[in-house]
Amino acid sequence: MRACAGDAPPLSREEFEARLRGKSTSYHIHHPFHVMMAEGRLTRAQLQGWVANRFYYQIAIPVKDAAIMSHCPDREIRREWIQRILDHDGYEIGGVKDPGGIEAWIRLGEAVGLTRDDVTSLRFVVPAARFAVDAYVNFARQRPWQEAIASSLTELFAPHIHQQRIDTWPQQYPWVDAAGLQYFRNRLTQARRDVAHGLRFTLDYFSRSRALQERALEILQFKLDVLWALADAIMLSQCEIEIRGEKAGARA
Ligand SMILES: O=C(O)c1cc(C(=O)O)c2c(n1)C(=O)C(=O)c1cc(C(=O)O)[nH]c1-2
Repeated sequence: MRACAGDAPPLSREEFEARLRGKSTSYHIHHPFHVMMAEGRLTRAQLQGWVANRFYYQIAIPVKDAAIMSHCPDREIRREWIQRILDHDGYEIGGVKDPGGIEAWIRLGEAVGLTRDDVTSLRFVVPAARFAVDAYVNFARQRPWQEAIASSLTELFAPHIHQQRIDTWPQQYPWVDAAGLQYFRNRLTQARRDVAHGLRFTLDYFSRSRALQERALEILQFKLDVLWALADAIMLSQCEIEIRGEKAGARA
């Protein structure tokens, strides 16, 4: 009788890491909407629609990280994890001030021609985008904190997509104020640091059995699906939405 993966010995740490990294083929960088974005084929209204909808993901991230921390009894992990909340919410500690990633995303909104209120009011966020993002937050609220940590590992692939935007937008979308790209620049270092921690934890915790390793791979797939569904939601909605009187689909 063929043994199921649960009975098999654990993969080596290197093999397990390679299987996790191999999931990059389902990353949203391959979604048609992100391919169009990188090739400069989005209209102004479509790019605005993406920034406005993605804001809902931005504000969900620290809430998701707070859910992880609220379940985690390990002080050392909480000490590292809290940095993620500070990165997004910003802070002012001992005279050092950082407005944070949410503020940087609002500035990205302004750089693509939205107002602060267009972004923060959430008026352009479409229902399916909310559903996709809420699924991620609910996962972190309902599942064990170790699983929620593994679900953050899509960030393994994020520096590549941030770099792609830094490299392509100035040529493809010259009307975007280049100062707005600061969010992506900040994430290059923040995401690499997050991933070093999240990956180390996942390799340690889930390597206790093959079944746990398979579970980690399933969790990563779930999160890849969240991001894919978010891109689907934004792309489809742009057949219908109007941003500031501009029909999505009409070239700027
Ligand atoms: O722009 C992107 O494509 C993208 C993807 C992801 C990701 O892969 O989850 C994140 C981010 N950006 C990001 O900026 C970010 O702060 C972030 C946090 C997390 C997470 O799961 O905790 N993912 C991501």
